[in-house]
Amino acid sequence: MRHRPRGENIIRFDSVGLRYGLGPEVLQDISFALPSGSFHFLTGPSGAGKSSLLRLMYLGLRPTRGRVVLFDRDIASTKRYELPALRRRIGVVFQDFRLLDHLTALDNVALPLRVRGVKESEIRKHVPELLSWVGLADQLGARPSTLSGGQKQRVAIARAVIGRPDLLLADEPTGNVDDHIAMRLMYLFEELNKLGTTIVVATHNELLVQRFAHLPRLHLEHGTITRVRDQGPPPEPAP
Ligand SMILES: Nc1ncnc2c1ncn2[C@@H]1O[C@H](COP(=O)(O)OP(=O)(O)OP(=O)(O)O)[C@@H](O)[C@H]1O
Repeated sequence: MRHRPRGENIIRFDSVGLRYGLGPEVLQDISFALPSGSFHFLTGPSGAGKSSLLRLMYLGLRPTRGRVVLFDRDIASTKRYELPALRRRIGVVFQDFRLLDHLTALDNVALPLRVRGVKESEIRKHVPELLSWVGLADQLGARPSTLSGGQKQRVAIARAVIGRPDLLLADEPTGNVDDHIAMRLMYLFEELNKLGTTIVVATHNELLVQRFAHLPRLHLEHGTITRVRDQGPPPEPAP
């Protein structure tokens, strides 16, 4: 984690296009920049290209045209061996969770910290704390195969945020949980954002977008950004 001064761009797309194999372009002429420390929703109907855009942002794919600049690095001229170091600065919540089945919930969440060489004493303190916060205090030793979809989703979120990444990309992170937990997870993202993490949350959930109407939004339709809505008024204080 090396948070940057707020306001500098953490990621920039210039006229980016993407096609899978020989298929049609699923993203066309995508241009935007996200300032460091910003928090955006990524919205749009099913099939509009939200997951594909996130894949480009976490370097899971290279664009077929245009330019992606991430952490001041032009991805086209970045060597393959340099990519893992950039990826380690990004937390990703995948739509299909991608938890490791042979590890417990606690060990899944601890993984990014262990890769970084964080002391076990720190891990034993912080990981249970975070898992309790997302409502999984009683599931620390559970394997993913024994958890519900919503519980797996929360483990995946905890794993993505535990290392306070520079950039957090979350694909439908509240798709499997009830309203109350969805709000709690959004508050967790807001706390992380206050600590400097730049966040993009892709969602279909219009209710969630309305409740957090103060957040700016990138809106995709048929592979093109049709609307960039700026920051709305600040939220009403909680009663
Ligand atoms: N691996 C792939 N190979 C070929 N085409 C793909 C692949 N992944 C996505 N697509 C196509 O790209 C387009 C955009 O899909 P994408 O999953 O990015 O949309 P989305 O907005 O995330 O949809 P949803 O909200 O349903 O997850 C769709 O037409 C889809 O069929």
